Amino acid sequence: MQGKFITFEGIDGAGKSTHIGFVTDFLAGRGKTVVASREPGGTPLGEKLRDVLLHETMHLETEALLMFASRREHIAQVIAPQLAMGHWVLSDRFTDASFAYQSGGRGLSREKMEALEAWVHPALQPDLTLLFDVPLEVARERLAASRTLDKFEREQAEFFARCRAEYLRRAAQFPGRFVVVDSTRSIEAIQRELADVLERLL
Ligand SMILES: Nc1ncnc2c1ncn2[C@@H]1O[C@H](COP(=O)(O)OP(=O)(O)O)[C@@H](O)[C@H]1O
Ligand SMILES: Cc1cn([C@H]2C[C@H](O)[C@@H](COP(=O)(O)OP(=O)(O)O)O2)c(=O)[nH]c1=O
Repeated sequence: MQGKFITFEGIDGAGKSTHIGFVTDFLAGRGKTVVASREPGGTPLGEKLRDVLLHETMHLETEALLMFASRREHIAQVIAPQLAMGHWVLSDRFTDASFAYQSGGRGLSREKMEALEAWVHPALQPDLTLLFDVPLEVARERLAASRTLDKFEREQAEFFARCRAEYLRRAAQFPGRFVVVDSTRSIEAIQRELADVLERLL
């Protein structure tokens, strides 16, 4: 039996990484084999690309192409084979992040993004996308308190406003797979909602 593919999305500081561990444990407790991974990254080559993407300045289209190069490798090495084995795959970001950041944030046309998506994964979409949604100020405060910022995290507030708007537009476009999680609440309240959502997917 094919496993399920769950993606975690949201602007930086929204709380994605915080909840991946909870979802992993919840599903493992229900007897699933779970693989948690991330983009850009998730494979040895993808992690090298991540390092370049998070620290080097480059042309917008180079950035988009490298995101999809990392994704192509991730699908080939991890996502597709793990799903085929019946395992559940959790990814901290996937193609919705490219729409949010490279199209919404930086302005690459949606047509180009759709062409890359159709090339790299014509038949694969997440079974569930959890969009952790918070106002920018909340995300900024959480980030400032938690870590040294990378290239994306140092962007201006307007950049993240455009990313967030594109995420919400995608959620409205694909209501069947998106769940928008109000991430201003406590971690415990969010995890109670996540448990309900996951129960329905099992
Ligand atoms: N619901 C929440 N309430 C308060 N703090 C939170 C909440 N969710 C996450 N945080 C904190 O905010 C910071 C950023 O969270 P993180 O999960 O790393 O975000 P992301 O992976 O989306 O960038 C961390 O210090 C985390 O502990
Ligand atoms: C997958 C992906 C990520 N990104 C960006 C968003 C994030 O700022 C950055 C790294 O993502 P992330 O792993 O969420 O960073 P962190 O571990 O610091 O929370 O890459 C894109 O711009 N496009 C993409 O397609």
